[in-house]
Amino acid sequence: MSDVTYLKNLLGVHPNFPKKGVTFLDIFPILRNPIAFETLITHLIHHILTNNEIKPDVIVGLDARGFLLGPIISMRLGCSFVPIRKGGKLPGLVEVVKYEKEYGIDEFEIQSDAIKPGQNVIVIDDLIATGGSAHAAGELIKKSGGKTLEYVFIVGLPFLKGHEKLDAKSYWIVEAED
Ligand SMILES: O=P(O)(O)OC[C@H]1O[C@H](OP(=O)(O)OP(=O)(O)O)[C@H](O)[C@@H]1O
Ligand SMILES: Nc1ncnc2[nH]cnc12
Repeated sequence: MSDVTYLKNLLGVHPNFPKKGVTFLDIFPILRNPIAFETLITHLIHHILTNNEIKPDVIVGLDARGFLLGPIISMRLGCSFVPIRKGGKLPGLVEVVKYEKEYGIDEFEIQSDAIKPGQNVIVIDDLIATGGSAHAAGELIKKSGGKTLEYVFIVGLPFLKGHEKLDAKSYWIVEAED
């Protein structure tokens, strides 16, 4: 069985969560299984190293599930991990962006000195739906002077066309159907 089929079969599928009309795709069953988690991380590292000519300086993880993937990937690649958090949770000087996602409005922040001008960044998150979160992350990276090389996800919902909003290429392992 391919990595993609193996990981896809483990995703939790929850119709009408957190609200009617949204089918929530849950990555936690993958993380519960150490073989599956290892397969996931190895797949993502292999993808990043074979599809980007430049090695990233920074892995940016999005609050909250991007935090479960980003630090492991950054340690394996030998680069920095930087979190983008929901509003009001990061100390010190921050850059702020408001954004709209699949089920509501939110605010993202990054610490102003976390990315140095000219650094190459890869964004990691569990899932792209409308692309609102990833687009907002891209805006914060730009404000910080960084350059986004790629947006990387476990799950993509390409029928929502979220990837078309982004300022760099994107990749997801598993594609969800409409
Ligand atoms: O492409 P979008 O429409 O922006 O949706 C995708 C985002 O939504 C989810 O996070 P959520 O904001 O629900 O936060 P959580 O990780 O704290 O649950 C998911 O983890 C992505 O970050
Ligand atoms: N359908 C979905 N499943 C899991 N997380 C999400 N975040 C936004 N849309 C989602």
